[in-house]
Amino acid sequence: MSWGLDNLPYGVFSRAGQTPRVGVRYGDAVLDLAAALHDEVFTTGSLNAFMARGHRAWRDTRALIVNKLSTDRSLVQPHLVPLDQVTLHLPFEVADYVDFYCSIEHASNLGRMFRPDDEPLKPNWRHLPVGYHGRAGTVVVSGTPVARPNGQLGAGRFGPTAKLDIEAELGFVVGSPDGGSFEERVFGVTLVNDWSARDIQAWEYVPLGPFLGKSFATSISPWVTPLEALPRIEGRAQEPAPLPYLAREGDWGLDIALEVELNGEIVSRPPYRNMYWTPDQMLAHMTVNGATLRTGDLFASGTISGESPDTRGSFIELTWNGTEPLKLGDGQARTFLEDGDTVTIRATAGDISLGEVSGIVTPRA
Ligand SMILES: O=C(O)/C=C/C(=O)CC(=O)CC(=O)O
Ligand SMILES: [Ca+2]
Ligand SMILES: [Mg+2]
Repeated sequence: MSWGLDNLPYGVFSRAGQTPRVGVRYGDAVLDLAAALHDEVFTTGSLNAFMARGHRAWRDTRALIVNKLSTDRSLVQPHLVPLDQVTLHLPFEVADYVDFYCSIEHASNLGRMFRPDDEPLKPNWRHLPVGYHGRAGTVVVSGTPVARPNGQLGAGRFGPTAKLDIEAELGFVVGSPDGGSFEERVFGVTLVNDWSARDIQAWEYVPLGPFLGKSFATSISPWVTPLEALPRIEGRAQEPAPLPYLAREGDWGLDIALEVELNGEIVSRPPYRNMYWTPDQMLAHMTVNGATLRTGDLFASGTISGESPDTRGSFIELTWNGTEPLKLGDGQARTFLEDGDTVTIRATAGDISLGEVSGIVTPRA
């Protein structure tokens, strides 16, 4: 069962006329944690206060919830609210937002398109997980419409982007700044769509990196899946061996299968297992200079692309910068996104569903 006792992702929900509070998804319902566990921390409308308690509290609370759902079922039954009676909200207050670039396939594809006269991978790529700081304040929950951004499209050219794109990613949520290990600091995983305006990006990014081409919106799923729920696999081989601070204790990756749907049709199936840099390495890298963490920091993996064309996690790759339009089932073709398009990214890890992140493109008002 995708939403059973081995999953139990956290989110923030409200019933009509009530203020948002924290819950856990179980089946087609949300368990109202403030009511079921008699704990004020779940009445705050964000996961941050609970996450700040630290990893022992996360583990104990999860065990308590499993226990209540499996043994005290009649006691918690009144606190299971059917999903169709709730609105789901942004699950946590995003502190800082960092976006990495950990897929070697994605980085190579983008290099070929943006820098055709260079080697596809820059010399630093195999030595560190390349990343940038994005805009935390424009991270929105799944279902929020995304307005087509305006911007500079080249010298003297201004207007709505003609190359609106998605990036299918996983996001890691920092629960507690304390502790040394990944498991002590990272609370869970969410799905990310890092919307990108490729014409704005290509013109502005030299030499400081992504700016307005990505800062207008980043969508995340309403559920944060606890790290504990996700099965691990061995990380991908790395050549050359990374520096000691990036050497991986118990080297691990995640076997998560994503799918990208455009207007109801699956257009890609990106595999997270292919990612080159691991979540552990992203966290080690972003703190190696002494930068501190805060509860609610979100760091994303970067676009997830596999080797074959039908596993690429962005339309710029799927259509090779618009030169090879995708043919859709309804006879239409698509390069970049059009107004009215809906993109939904879903993911599963074996039987565990990570839910979906969805958004419709609206015209710039
Ligand atoms: O190669 C580039 O210049 C740009 C790459 C991206 O747009 C990717 C980015 O935001 C990071 C990622 O999602 O992998
Ligand atoms: Ca990105
Ligand atoms: Mg973005």
